[in-house]
Amino acid sequence: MTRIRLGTRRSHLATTQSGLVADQLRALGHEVELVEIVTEGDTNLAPLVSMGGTGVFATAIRHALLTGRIDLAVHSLKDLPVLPYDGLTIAAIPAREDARDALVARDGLTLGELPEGAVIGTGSPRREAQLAALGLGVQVRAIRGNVDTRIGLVTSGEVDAVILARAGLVRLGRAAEITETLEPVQMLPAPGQGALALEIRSDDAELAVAVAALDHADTRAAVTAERALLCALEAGCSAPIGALAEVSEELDGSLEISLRSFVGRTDGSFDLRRSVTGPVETAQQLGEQLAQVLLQDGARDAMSPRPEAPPDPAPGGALPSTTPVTTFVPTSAAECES
Ligand SMILES: NCc1[nH]cc(CCC(=O)O)c1CC(=O)O
Repeated sequence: MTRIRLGTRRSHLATTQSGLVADQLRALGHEVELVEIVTEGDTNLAPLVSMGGTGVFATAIRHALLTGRIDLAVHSLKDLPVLPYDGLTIAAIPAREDARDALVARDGLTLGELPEGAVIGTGSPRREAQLAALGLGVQVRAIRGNVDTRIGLVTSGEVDAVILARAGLVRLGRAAEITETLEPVQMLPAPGQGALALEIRSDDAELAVAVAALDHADTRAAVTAERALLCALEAGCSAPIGALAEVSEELDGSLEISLRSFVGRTDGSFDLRRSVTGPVETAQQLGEQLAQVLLQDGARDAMSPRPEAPPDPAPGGALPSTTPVTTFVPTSAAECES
């Protein structure tokens, strides 16, 4: 039996996810105490991309881990920067919840039933770019806030629909409000979506053993491939990148992993889908390999902002000679939010 102080953000989703893990650890005979930690991402409602950091949800929790205020953190893996954090270890990745995105629309509508010009609320460039690629003629409105707030915008009629991670809705017991679960051929989820990461201090050997019981090998392999892709693209979590890896058993009993990906522009002017398949043991390499394919086929350009419209040349004047600097928010994968 280990005594565990589990740190959690105070949002409904975070406390629910932490509570689920706490219950699983208690069922294994451990004593778990929940400790609430306030993070910048919870108190600041500015768009995440503007919050200078990113990783905003994880940083305060990680600080509490390192200083010994808590022993364990439960993160949504898709919100966790891809680079390792000095002194901390992801000790377990439990079995993934449904990774797909879900539509919550007025009047029970599906994506294809929304009329042209319908307004869909999302703050995710990944969702916006894939909606644009589908060519439905819908509009995107930038929104933020917790699940309650977002669904509330549909209820109040401010938007026609919102797109959320199905996993979050399922964990919160709100799956009944989903009007359509989006198939990955239409909408690839964020790398790591639906998976949790259990993080501890690297020198906490006793807790490493205790939480290892919750690790799920197939999920770990899948998110390894997805995050290797994200890392190799050197994209921030605010980049319009979707990825989903799935493990399946071959006829000869061996495990295979298939990784699908999307990169596109939010204005719909460019979109790219590529996929790769290989043995589960090569998850990391498959992610890196697929990133190279994407980059070769134009992903670099898609991840940089469009050049601003050049000013009208003065009559008889020279064409503008400057090329705008191209950086899509964070190119350091260490500082990402998805
Ligand atoms: N970015 C916020 C966030 N982080 C994790 C989830 C959902 C749960 C999960 O993906 O495991 C959500 C909400 C959403 O995207 O709808």
